[in-house]
Amino acid sequence: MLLDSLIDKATQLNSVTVAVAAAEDTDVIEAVLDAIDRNLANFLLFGDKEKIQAIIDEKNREMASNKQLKIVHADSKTSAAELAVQAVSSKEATVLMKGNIQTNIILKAVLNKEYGLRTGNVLSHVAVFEIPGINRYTIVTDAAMNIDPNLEQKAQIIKNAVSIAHSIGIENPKVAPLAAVEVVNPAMQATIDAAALTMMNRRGQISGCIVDGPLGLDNAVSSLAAEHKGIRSEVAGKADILLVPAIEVGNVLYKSLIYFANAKVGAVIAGAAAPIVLTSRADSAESKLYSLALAICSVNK
Ligand SMILES: CCCC(=O)SCCNC(=O)CCNC(=O)[C@H](O)C(C)(C)COP(=O)(O)OP(=O)(O)OC[C@H]1O[C@@H](n2cnc3c(N)ncnc32)[C@H](O)[C@@H]1OP(=O)(O)O
Repeated sequence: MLLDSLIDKATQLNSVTVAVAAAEDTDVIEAVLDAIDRNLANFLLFGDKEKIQAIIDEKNREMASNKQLKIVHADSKTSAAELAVQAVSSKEATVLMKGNIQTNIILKAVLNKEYGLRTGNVLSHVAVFEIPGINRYTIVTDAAMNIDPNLEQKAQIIKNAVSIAHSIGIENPKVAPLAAVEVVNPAMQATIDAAALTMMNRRGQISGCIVDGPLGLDNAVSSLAAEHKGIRSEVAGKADILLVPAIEVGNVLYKSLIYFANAKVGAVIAGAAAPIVLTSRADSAESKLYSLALAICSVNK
């Protein structure tokens, strides 16, 4: 219900234009048509025009009006990524969306120095989960962009996630920098960074949230586990944002939540000149729609 309410919220906000890179994918088109039906957005679809049109026809749907949906042919996926990014940097579109394309290809276009969407900040992936049995959002960052972030990058990754949390109504999110243990171990860089991030938050270098770590995943999300270990923390057991130490941890956590826990997700890249809808190609049409809603909320915040 949490992510459905995000769609309701986005429906009440200003409609945006979304540029989709490599739109030739059934789930992408389903999410696009659903978003049009709900008046969430208009779309510029870049990619293989014949394939895109065939998928729309297959869905037995009337072609949406020209204003709502336009297809622009691109000879390759790389070219589709470049054209979609250029549409956003030239302000023809307000949101970029990853279609049937590898993550690193679209991100390279996003980071292009001439036409990309750089801002001087670190760009990072923010995934907002609705997990069965947990009646609040759980945000995981960064599962998809920053491979092995250093302390400075982790601080910026937290700031990006906090900004997304604010845009969906979490006013003072609790941030848990995760590690394998909840004490500082000089042999584990993640614990040292977590302690430094906690102090950066206390000294006002990271604001708008409460950071406390290192925390193990169990102590971060379960009060019982935290109590059992005698951890006294404002974040333990109640974390809204889980900062992972490296991409593999985040990516496996992201996919575990979906495949083992039946969680639903919406995800974007934050910190760029425009929000970027970035889900796994295997993620459902529903998750692509949630991601669009999340991007629209973050544009209108
Ligand atoms: C969770 C669901 C979805 C998935 O499963 S996604 C699958 C996993 N994800 C991936 O495969 C993508 C992982 N990341 C990457 O491949 C790379 O880091 C990425 C983003 C493509 C960048 O690669 P390269 O272009 O080789 O980057 P590079 O390190 O040589 O840097 C080139 C210039 O870009 C800049 N850059 C790289 N990452 C950045 C960031 N996060 N924020 C801001 N700027 C960034 C970097 O500083 C460099 O700038 P400059 O040229 O020195 O001015």
